Amino acid sequence: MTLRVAVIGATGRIGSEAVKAVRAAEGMELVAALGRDSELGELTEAGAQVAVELTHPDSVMRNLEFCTANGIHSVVGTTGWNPERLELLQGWLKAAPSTPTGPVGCLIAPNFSIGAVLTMQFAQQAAKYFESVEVVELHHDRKADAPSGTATRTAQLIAAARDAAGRPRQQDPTTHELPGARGADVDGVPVHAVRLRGLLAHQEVLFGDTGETLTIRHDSLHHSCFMPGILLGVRKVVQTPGLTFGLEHFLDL
Ligand SMILES: NC(=O)C1=CN([C@@H]2O[C@H](COP(=O)(O)OP(=O)(O)OC[C@H]3O[C@@H](n4cnc5c(N)ncnc54)[C@H](OP(=O)(O)O)[C@@H]3O)[C@@H](O)[C@H]2O)C=CC1
Ligand SMILES: O=C(O)C1=N[C@H](C(=O)O)C[C@H](O)C1
Repeated sequence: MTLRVAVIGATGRIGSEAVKAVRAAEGMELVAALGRDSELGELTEAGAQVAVELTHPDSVMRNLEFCTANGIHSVVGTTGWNPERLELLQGWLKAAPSTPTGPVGCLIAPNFSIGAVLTMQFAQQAAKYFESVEVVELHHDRKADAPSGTATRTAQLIAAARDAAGRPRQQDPTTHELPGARGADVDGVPVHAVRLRGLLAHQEVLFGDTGETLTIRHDSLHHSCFMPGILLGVRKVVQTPGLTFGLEHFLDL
């Protein structure tokens, strides 16, 4: 069966790449490509089954409310997620009408690239062995949110792994600082955000303990690295009811 796919945010950096990827993908047809001035009604008029949402934290909720209410599955790369937003989305998904392939599914992927997903997995694995851990994310100079969705998720996963291992939160001896110098505190893990023209998306997870450090680094060098993850998400989401948070759930890791 050919999947009827729409891209919301089609003129953006990742959205324009997604348009090309969906057009070229076997078993998919690009039926709509929405920009900022498009009407969401184009999705239903085009008979979209799956919407790939790649816009902005300010517009993602409105777009997802429309998709779920109209029985359209979604694959979401847009960032800016917090518990309140996720709860709202869960409510919409529960109330959503069923689709010909079953209940509506939504995948939110903080990062679609395999290297970034593996970075998160490796960081979780290392978390319980090191006293200190900090995350540094580096992005292009047009990014709206900080810290990045990937860095936030990485820090949350590290903190959960440390908690599960019974490791206490790390101590910070800083008593004198300029605000922000120690980064954002995500569940006890400091996260630092760099914005620099010329970069795309990069992350280092730094672990330290007596006499050694471990650095896990990932670099996204082109938006094409996110496309296999998006296409996998489109194929899997139609068979996966409700909310899935993280591409790792669709991978055989
Ligand atoms: N999960 C992942 O792997 C990845 C996630 N991202 C995330 O995707 C999002 C987009 O990133 P990026 O492409 O760099 O950003 P861009 O600003 O390049 O693209 C966003 C696009 O969405 C458009 N837009 C904004 N609001 C709406 C709306 N309501 N309806 C339709 N289109 C809209 C913008 O239009 P206009 O230009 O007119 O403002 C723009 O074309 C960010 O949240 C980013 O963090 C990015 C890369 C990978
Ligand atoms: O804005 C970006 O570019 C990216 N956003 C996502 C994030 O916030 O983690 C994914 C990737 O880092 C690129």
